[in-house]
Amino acid sequence: MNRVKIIYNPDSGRRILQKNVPELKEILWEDYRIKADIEGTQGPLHAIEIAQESCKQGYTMIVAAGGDGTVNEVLNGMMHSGCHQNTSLVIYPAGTVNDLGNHFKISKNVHQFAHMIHLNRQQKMDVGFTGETYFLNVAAAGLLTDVAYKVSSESKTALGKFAYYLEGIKEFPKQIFKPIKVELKIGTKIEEKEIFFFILANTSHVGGFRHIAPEAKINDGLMDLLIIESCPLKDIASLFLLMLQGNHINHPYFKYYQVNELTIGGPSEIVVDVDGELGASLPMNFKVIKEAIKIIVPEAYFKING
Ligand SMILES: Nc1ncnc2c1ncn2[C@@H]1O[C@H](COP(=O)(O)OP(=O)(O)OP(=O)(O)O)[C@@H](O)[C@H]1O
Repeated sequence: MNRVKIIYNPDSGRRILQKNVPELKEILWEDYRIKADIEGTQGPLHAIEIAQESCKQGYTMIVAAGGDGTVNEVLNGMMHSGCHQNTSLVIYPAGTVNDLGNHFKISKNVHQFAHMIHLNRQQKMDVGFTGETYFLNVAAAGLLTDVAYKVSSESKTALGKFAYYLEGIKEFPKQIFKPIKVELKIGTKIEEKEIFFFILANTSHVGGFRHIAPEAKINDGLMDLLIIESCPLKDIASLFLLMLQGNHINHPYFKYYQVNELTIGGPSEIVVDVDGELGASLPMNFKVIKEAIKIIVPEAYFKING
């Protein structure tokens, strides 16, 4: 018998969770006789604590309801407490940019979501690890991630994803003249490069773009590293467009690698975004832990990939 814990961020996205979460609990019980307990977060990092506690209490599924930041905190609570072997992670996408929810095509409709929990289709997924932090989808730094943080939380809520792009276009002229000098260590190979950004991705969906890492597979033990090298200002807009369409990886200014471990050295003022939240600064080392967590996925995704 599954016991479900729903951890939700009442502040995330358009605040729909305050209505949806109690409804979800009721549907789970009324339609499937699945008992769920609810706990809202009180601030940053609280979801880590709740997830750790929920692991100790023996819940078989933990629902992370919020944006990718909340999913990351729940993941960290589960990984640090070691319960990821027995407990599945369920993502209820309710943030501004729900890359993971979009990747798995998880429904926000509470009835469909409850049905997904009931079906209990489990998909193993690789987990990234850097310093003391685990991540599920992405670690990135440079132009694109700067863009995300310049969007105030208010405009994120009002404009959703489009605020990211709008802000991005405004930022291009200033940012463009600041390539970052990095040293990449992949296996035994060391390369020095001047880059505008790097993205280390577990799925193809990053920052609202659907095809950033088109070759990424969630359970191959690898993450896909995309780099845009320093290039002339006039080329940036067309590169951005190629990336939106997913036609970028063979372009000469892009470099694309698949790695199971990566070290990036560079200026210490470069802060790396991990699953959409600010993480540590360079230098950083990343490792991939193959199939470290079980995600509950929709039937349609499971049929194709499971
Ligand atoms: N009760 C709370 N009040 C304010 N902030 C919170 C609360 N609970 C969690 N947070 C923090 O809010 C941040 C963003 O959360 P989350 O990712 O869920 O939503 P979002 O920003 O709307 O979505 P996205 O990350 O997709 O843009 C996280 O860093 C999280 O720690």
